[in-house]
Amino acid sequence: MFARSPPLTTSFNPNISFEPNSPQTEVKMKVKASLTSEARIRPTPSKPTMKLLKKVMPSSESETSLQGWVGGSGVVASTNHLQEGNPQLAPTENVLVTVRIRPLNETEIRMDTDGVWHHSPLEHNVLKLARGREGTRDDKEWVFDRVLPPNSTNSSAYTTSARAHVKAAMDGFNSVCFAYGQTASGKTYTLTGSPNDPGIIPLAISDLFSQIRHSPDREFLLRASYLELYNETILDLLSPEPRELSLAEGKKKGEVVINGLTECAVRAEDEVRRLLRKGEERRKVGGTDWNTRSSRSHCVFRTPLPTRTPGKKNAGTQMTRISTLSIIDLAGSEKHTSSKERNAEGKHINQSLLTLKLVISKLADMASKRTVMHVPYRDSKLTRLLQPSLSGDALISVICTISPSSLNVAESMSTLAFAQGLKRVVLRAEKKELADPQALIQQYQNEIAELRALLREREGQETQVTKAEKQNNAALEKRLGELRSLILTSGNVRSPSIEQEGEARPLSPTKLKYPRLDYGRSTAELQEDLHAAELKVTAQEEELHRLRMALEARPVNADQRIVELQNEISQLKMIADDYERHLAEPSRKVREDVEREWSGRVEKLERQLETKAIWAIRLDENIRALTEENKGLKSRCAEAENTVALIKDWLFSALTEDPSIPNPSSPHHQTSLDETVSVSDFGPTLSVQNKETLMAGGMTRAQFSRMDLATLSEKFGSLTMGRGSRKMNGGRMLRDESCFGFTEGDDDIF
Ligand SMILES: Nc1ncnc2c1ncn2[C@@H]1O[C@H](COP(=O)(O)OP(=O)(O)OP(=O)(O)O)[C@@H](O)[C@H]1O
Repeated sequence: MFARSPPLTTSFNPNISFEPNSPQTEVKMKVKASLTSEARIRPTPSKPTMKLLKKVMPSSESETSLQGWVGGSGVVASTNHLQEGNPQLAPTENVLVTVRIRPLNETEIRMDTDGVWHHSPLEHNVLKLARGREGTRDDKEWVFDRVLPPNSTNSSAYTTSARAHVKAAMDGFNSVCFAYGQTASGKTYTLTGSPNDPGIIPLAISDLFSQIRHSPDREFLLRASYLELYNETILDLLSPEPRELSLAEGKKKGEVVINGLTECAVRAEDEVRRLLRKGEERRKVGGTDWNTRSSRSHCVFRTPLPTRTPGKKNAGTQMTRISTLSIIDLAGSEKHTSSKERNAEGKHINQSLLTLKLVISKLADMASKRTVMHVPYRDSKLTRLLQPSLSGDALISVICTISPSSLNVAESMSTLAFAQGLKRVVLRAEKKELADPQALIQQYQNEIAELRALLREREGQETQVTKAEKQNNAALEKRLGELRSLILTSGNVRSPSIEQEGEARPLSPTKLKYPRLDYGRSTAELQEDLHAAELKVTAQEEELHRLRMALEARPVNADQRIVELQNEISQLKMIADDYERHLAEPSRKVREDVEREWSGRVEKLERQLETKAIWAIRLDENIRALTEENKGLKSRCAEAENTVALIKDWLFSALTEDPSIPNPSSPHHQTSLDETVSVSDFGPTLSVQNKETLMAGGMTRAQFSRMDLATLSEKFGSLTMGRGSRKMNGGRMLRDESCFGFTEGDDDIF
């Protein structure tokens, strides 16, 4: 059990006051130059501290039997993934908003309801209704920083939504992570988790200690507090007796102090887990119509994290970073339930959540309109508690959980609307590092130095040491050891792996048979141990089963293995054949498509080919006809030439033998030259030679005209070869190519 130590005030140093101290932080609002004058008078951010009126010291004896996280199940929250990257947040930030959809639960599956939300893995920050009616509000795309689908793990929720804030808290920024959503939507599951899937709180604690282990140049002082807000009453979950706490105005404007809150110093992860378990046992839960273990209160887990780098001073005083990490599990908004008590609780829950919504909406309006408005922080204890953070003094991350079911669409929409309002709030958190002699870590260091000096001084004294002085020295040393263990460094923080190694060390048979019994442990703790042991047994049984299966699956002998491999090969062949068949299928289809497309063109081409063949036949006919005609012409030509020769002969003999025709060589002939026949008188069909011969004969026009041309005609037939003589064949010739049926551009089809 976690034991509480006596108050810090010791008899050795009465000058040091151990009055509960609140870290003296100086918070300045950064006002952008572009802001209006109204915006410049933005309310001064409050000091984020919660005053400790009652200090609880950590156990002087560190418990040696360390359990794993969540019920000591041995499942230690893995921090391996936490080493990846180095998350950083800018000092001026918007609220980081993550939406997580939980899986359908049994009731929803039984009622056959569908998951209504659509989230594409490609757009990891967009969410919309799968069947939203177009043009309506249902069709809206909701955009956040990240949307986590139903199969997401708590580890991814932590990495997405809280890790950067834990790191920022270590670096001196107040950081707040809270879960908001309808009842039974998975807030507690996300923050607390299960043995196999630790939630954000255990992962944050692991991460805190992991970061301390990796910060060799810094010292830390970790404390933890746990409170719940139930029916507008604040209850301390870590005080020995249930105790109601009150809120008070701090010294600075906006500062809120929780009077009497227990803060326990912690030195190891398992100490924090034990405190959390203790708080969870006390937390008000109850069965409702929707959740068998519904949180009936808002719960706040806080770890103030003063840290310093030894030697980093300002005006001679050591600098200390003072910040707080708060993780808040809000009760879920809910409808009227069948239980009277639950209804009374529900009224308070809904009232405080309504005020939170109102506050967020005002802050969002103030950010967008750059003006100052009244923010109703005081209308509920929840908003008063959150006032220092919401008014801009902290970096905030909110994880909004929704149900996937169609039964809860309206509530989910309301959660998403709240989440969007949060995105509009502007934060201006500042790193809190100051030279504060009153910082608790500084006080501890001072006390360590004084105790060391005192012990050295006593060692140097050679006087005889009395029994009382010996006892006093032992107390001094014990106190020194205690204080040293509270200042956490990379050197003195235990690593979970070392703890596990310790657990793995073989125990002696006696120890195994009779494990150490701790009668001081609560029933709940013992039940958790039992549950963890059962889980271990189940895991080992599963492992055994797996190994057996693997053993059975091993090849019995080489021959059998060969047969198996042959079977495998033939199966693979069948698959390959099948595959080829399937491959052939698409090519057949492609061929059919191509054939369909080309068949029309092929038909057209065939028609054109037919026409061309007809044309070729006609051409042949033409050629034959022309050749015939040519032959006829040639024979007629020869005939005509014969006729001309006959005429020539006849004319010559007629002219030379008839005495009435004058001889051209006689002198009479010379006298009648103007009556001589001209060449043109003989018409075109007589050759020039024959015409000249005729003229040479000296025949006069008068003589020639007297000739009996009729007789001539009768004797030699017609000498005329008219122009129309070609018509006979020309009429039959095919000259017009259009009769082939071709048109311009048809050439390309070949
Ligand atoms: N992501 C998840 N994966 C598996 N189970 C989940 C998940 N989220 C929630 N559940 C289961 O749904 C049930 C309700 O979850 P939980 O108690 O965390 O809801 P809640 O929002 O905290 O409800 P309430 O406001 O009433 O306290 C629990 O049985 C829890 O185990």
